[in-house]
Amino acid sequence: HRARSAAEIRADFPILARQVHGKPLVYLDSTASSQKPQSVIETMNTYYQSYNANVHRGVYEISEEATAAVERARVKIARFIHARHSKQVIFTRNTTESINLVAYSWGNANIHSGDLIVLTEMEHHSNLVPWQLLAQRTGARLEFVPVTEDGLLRQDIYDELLTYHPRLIAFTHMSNVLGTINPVQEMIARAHAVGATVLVDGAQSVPHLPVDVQALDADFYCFSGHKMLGPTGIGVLYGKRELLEAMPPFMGGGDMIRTVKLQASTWNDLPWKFEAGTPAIAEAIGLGAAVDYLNDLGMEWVIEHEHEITAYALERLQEIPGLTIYGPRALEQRGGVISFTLGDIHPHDLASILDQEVGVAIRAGHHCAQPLMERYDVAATARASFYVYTTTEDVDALVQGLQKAQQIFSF
Ligand SMILES: Cc1ncc(COP(=O)(O)O)c(CN[C@@H](CS)C(=O)O)c1O
Repeated sequence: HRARSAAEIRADFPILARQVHGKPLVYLDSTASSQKPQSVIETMNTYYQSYNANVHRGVYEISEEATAAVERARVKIARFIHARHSKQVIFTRNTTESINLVAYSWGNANIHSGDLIVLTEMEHHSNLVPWQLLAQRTGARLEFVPVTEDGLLRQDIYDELLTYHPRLIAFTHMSNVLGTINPVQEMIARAHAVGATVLVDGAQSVPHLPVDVQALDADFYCFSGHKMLGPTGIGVLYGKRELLEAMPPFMGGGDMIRTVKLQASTWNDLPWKFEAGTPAIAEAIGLGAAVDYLNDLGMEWVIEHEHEITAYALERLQEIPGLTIYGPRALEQRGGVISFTLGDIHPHDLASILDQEVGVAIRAGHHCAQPLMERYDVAATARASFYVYTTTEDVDALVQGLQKAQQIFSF
């Protein structure tokens, strides 16, 4: 991996050169969606300019080039998460669709009335609502692992819930609100010891941490391209081969079939059984370019850089009187996401002032984790999040903006 300075990396992201309200853009909302390097943008343009064609069907050069490019991207992604085979990488639209695919295809066939599904209090709505719908469809029941005051899962209660032999356990690898990195490998081992199947929501971990799905022994692992320097409209479901082979298709249509008769059809092999219709071709190829970019930096560098920025941010934010930070203090238990409140200033007002006064873009709201807001008894939080292009100067601008907000509201 090439050691590159922050200035060198930032030069790769055209949007970071723009201004907002006459000030340089300070983008601190990568947890919502990351910015895109020029190499990803150019890769997608080149597809449209040079070999735009549908895949799997055309027996002509540019269609074969497009098909090969999509399958090369799939192999890159499989290697990036250390999947045994690229057939275990199913392209979806995003993390949400990946989780819904499992809830419908695996869930409908394997979850029955009275079965227990275990989730956690820190889940994103995308890893909560699909399981609520499954429980309503099947008569299964949901139980939740609570979160401690400092943003960690109650492992003692997780162990207690395991004694009830849940059929399915689903939890996030890293919280999009608290930054908490859960001990996924050991939680999966304990789940497997009682015969549970485990889905991991990797939307915030694959972009920021080295992930090895075989070492974790995850049964299903889900993530989105747009959070990891790739385009929107492309996500991934990773699954153990035997599970994916046994699952019925999620959507019916072209490409996912082998033979079609009027009354019945047979299915294509993995991964195409789960990829009905024309795929997001440019987006899959773009995600492959995003993986190239991350591999060039190295994920160990990525998480180390984010820990440096997070440590600096935690230190600077704690200088601000009246500011409350949610989530673990220990760096090794968290990633580059900091949720906070500042006195009784509504997070939406904070975000507006930061945008207008210092060009800083943060997220304010419930972050699609309303049960977690309820657990901390807050209506909303402000949230700053970091990525490969974030610098300590970005954090300084955030602190300056928060101090400005305090002045404005201290009238
Ligand atoms: C842990 C976690 N799990 C699932 C999702 C959904 O990702 P999609 O690409 O939208 O399907 C997200 C996306 N969270 C964004 C949008 S709410 C955030 O600002 O926090 C996530 O963080």
